[in-house]
Order: sequence, then C-alpha cells, then structure tokens
Amino acid sequence: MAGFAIETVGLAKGYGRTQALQPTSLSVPMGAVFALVGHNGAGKTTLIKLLMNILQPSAGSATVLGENSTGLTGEAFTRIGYVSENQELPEWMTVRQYLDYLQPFYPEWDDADLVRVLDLPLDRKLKHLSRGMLMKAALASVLAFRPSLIVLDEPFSGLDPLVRDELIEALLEEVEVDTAAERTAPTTILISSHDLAEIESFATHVGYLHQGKLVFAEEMATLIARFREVTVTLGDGAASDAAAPASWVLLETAPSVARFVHSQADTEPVEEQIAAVFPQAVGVEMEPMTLRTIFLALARSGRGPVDMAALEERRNKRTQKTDKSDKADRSRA
Ligand SMILES: Nc1ncnc2c1ncn2[C@@H]1O[C@H](COP(=O)(O)OP(=O)(O)OP(=O)(O)O)[C@@H](O)[C@H]1O
Repeated sequence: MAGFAIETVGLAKGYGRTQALQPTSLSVPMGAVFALVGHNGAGKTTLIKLLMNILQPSAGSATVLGENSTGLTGEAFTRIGYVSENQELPEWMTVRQYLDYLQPFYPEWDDADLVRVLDLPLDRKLKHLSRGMLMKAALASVLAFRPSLIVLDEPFSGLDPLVRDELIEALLEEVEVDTAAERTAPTTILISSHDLAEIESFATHVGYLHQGKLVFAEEMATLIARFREVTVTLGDGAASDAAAPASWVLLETAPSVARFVHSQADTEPVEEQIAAVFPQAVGVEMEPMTLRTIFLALARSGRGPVDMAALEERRNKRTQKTDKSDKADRSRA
C-alpha cells in the first residue's frame, strides 16, 4: 500500500539552549525497515520520543499511522509496538505472567511461535533475565500483537552477536509474514542503532542524524549504489586545470595516483569526468563501499564527526599502497 507510516514536517525539539533536534522533515514509507543512525547525542532518541508522544515538540509536527503524534493515546498503541533500551518492565513478573498480562489488551495476540523462536525462559522473573534475554522478552511482547508499526530504540546495544541475529530474525519474520499474507498495511519498522554493519544487512532505508540535523534519508540500495571508492592510475601526460565535480569527495592526488569517493556514481558520467580532470589517466578502479565506509567518508568530508582510529588505519593502508606503486613506478623508469 502506498503512503507513509511516519511523516514529520519541521519537527524540532530544544532543551534550553540545546537544540536536540533541528527542524526535521522525514517520510517513512509503509513497509519500510527504516534505520536511524548517528553518533551519541545525534538526536535519535529525541526524535523517537517525539514520535511516540513521550516528548512534546518545540516546533513542527509529526503524523504516525495517520494520527498527529501529540494525540496518540492507548488505542493507537495497540497498533504501535515500542521498545526502548531503558524500558521499565514489571520485573517482579515471570516472562509468562508478563505476556499473559498484556494479552487481553490486544485482539490479535499470538506469542506461541515467538516464545519458541526466541527461546524465552517462561518461568523466570524479568528481574533475573540477562540484558539480551530482557530485550528478547520486550521484543516478543510487541511482535505478539502484530503491530502495524514497530519502533525500536537501540535494541542491539550491548548484545552478543548471537542474540542480535535472533532479534533480527524475529523482526524479519514479521515483515516476511506480512509480505506473504499481502496485508494491506504491511508492518513498518523504525530502528535506531549505532551498529552500521548490522543495519546494512537488513534495513531498506537509512536516515543519518548528526548533531540534531538530518543529513540525509534515503533508500539503502540507492545510497550503496551512488557511492564508489575510485582509484585513478596516472600516466606521464600533462595534468588538466579542470575543477573536480562537486560530487567528488576527499580527492587526494599523488604523482602516480589519484583517489576520491564518488557520491553520485550511479547517475553521473564518471569516466567522462575522470577524462576531463585527469587526461593523463591510464587506469580507473571503482570499488563499492559499505555503509560504514560511506559514513566515514561523509565524516571526513566535514559532514559529520571523524572516527580517528579508522581514519588512521585507512591512512596507513593507503601509504603502504602508494609506497608500493611509487616503487613499482621507479623500477619501471
Ligand atoms: N532531558 C534532556 N535535557 C537536556 N538535554 C537533553 C535531554 N535529553 C537529551 N538531551 C540532549 O539532546 C541531544 C540529543 O540527545 P539524544 O538522546 O536524542 O541523542 P541520541 O542520538 O539518542 O544519543 P545516544 O546514541 O547516545 O542514545 C544531546 O545533546 C543530549 O545531551
């Protein structure tokens, strides 16, 4: 079904002088798995709390499943499953008691498969569960009522890879069941996370928040298609005065090689651009990038914070490579 599960227009939140979320206009399509990423303090939790009517906006508005976020009440939350990292649960209850307590509120409740798939210890009290188990119980408690919208704030932080995979599998099963049953309103997932590798493996859309500003929001496939790491091998001819296109990021040139990140490689004529800027080019290599390396490039190009350790590692690799190719050049000369 066409349409948006979430739409915000100029949605903003300030705390005193801290602008936690700058005016943000965002659309999350129905059926999307939309990942909200960004460093600590970027505004992810603030945005999610505004959408869940836990915080009131300083400006702008949001529509969630067709309702204004500030009007979301109990009835709307039978269609929205929200799990946050620091959620308070009735910890004196066992897992079974907790699920049984929730069931009467939701007509479509069914936890049998989830309890099995997530291997939940039904007789254990919530207060005796490990962090991973608690997260699994919280996830089961929202998946069981088949919500139209699932909102997860940092569900993976501090979990071991095995538990993460189980959580993702349970989530994806929810989306796949929907696709198979061709529900008119498929489940939409909004998830905030720091874990770029994990997010890349299953999100359909990604939104990048940096210091309260939404830098971009787009389909994962488009983002991955438009970024390429380009290496141009340079021959002996004369250099050109042509300026590099604006879509080239982090251009570095050495006598025998030039490197840059192309941010529009799927739509611009890359080879023609290279021929204009580097008429002495004798070879071009274009490598796809991971979500992590794309973010690193954006950070280094001044559009976000810099991950110094990773930067150093890349610099070292580059220096080694350049040294090798310079040596090869010298031995050929
Ligand atoms: N209650 C509050 N009072 C004042 N400032 C706040 C409050 N809550 C959040 N902030 C500030 O708003 C900004 C955004 O915080 P937020 O928790 O939304 O970021 P985040 O992206 O979720 O971070 P993290 O990844 O660390 O959870 C930060 O600068 C934070 O210090």
